[in-house]
Amino acid sequence: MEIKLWKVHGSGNTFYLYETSDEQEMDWVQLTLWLCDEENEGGADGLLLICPSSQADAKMRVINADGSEASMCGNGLRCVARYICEKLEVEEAVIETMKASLKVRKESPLFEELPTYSVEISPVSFELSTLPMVYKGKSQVIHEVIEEFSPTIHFTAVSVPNPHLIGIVEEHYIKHQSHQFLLAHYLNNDNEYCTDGVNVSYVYPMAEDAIYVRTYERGVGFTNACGTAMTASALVANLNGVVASTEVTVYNPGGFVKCIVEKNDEIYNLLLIGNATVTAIYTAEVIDGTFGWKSCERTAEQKNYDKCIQFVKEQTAQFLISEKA
Ligand SMILES: N[C@@H](CCC[C@H](N)C(=O)O)C(=O)O
Repeated sequence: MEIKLWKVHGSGNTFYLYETSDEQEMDWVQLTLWLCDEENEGGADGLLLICPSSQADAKMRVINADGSEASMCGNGLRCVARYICEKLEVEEAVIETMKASLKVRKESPLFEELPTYSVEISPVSFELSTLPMVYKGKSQVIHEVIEEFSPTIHFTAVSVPNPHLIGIVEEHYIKHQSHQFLLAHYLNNDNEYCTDGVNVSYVYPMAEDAIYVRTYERGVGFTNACGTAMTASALVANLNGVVASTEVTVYNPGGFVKCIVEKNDEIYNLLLIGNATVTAIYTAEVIDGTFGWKSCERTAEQKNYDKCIQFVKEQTAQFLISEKA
């Protein structure tokens, strides 16, 4: 059997995207492990499955690189939004995800001609039980020092609805990633705080309306960017007064996005706006549960995206250049 896959990215968070009419068609975990192996065409951070939906235009499932399934994926949803909007020839659609059906929309380019989409990020909860996270019998952790994690960093735990632990940090923790790596690695293995693991982001305030975010993703490790993490970080930065604006530019190692953070009647309305880039169309062959490539057609889109990367490098050079340099 032959299958067609798109290789896509949002802010350099890279996925294979596959549409199936039958959710039981094959073993998705085995397919994901094969696709995400770095030795295989550079790998990817996960698989985005597009399945039929009885309540929306399509359903998105997200399989992390290690085979675990995530409830949401912001960067991936933008790529799914593009796929569905182009297929249905519409500018807006609704995509079912594990915990909510979310609105998506084509937007004008955020940078030069980059195909750009906005996606709703919901539901949002600060209740530790929703991550789940356990800490000293508390129900929430909002802008708090957790001595066991760091004597100085203030952390906030939030689900959107996948779990995030967000630390507001000084420049040193962005220049050097070892503290974040050790903490995230610990929290994504057997531990007493986050039994299902957690996405760990370090946020560096850049301006009244801009932050830099680096994320260690559950089920993957450090990625160029994590859409839900950037949106959750914009919310946390806004709530803690780290940024003054409700429209936040979020720079990351793979690009930048805009996040809109609003609250109406005690409900948070979060919007993530950014690129949805298709880098290649692949055909793979599946025979008795084993996989092999048949063909790959690269698009010209990455060339344009490289200009965006250059722009981000210029914006972040000041604090990203190593102290030793
Ligand atoms: N990169 C994604 C999030 C993917 C899921 C995450 N690793 C998890 O397990 O929660 C995004 O863009 O949101």
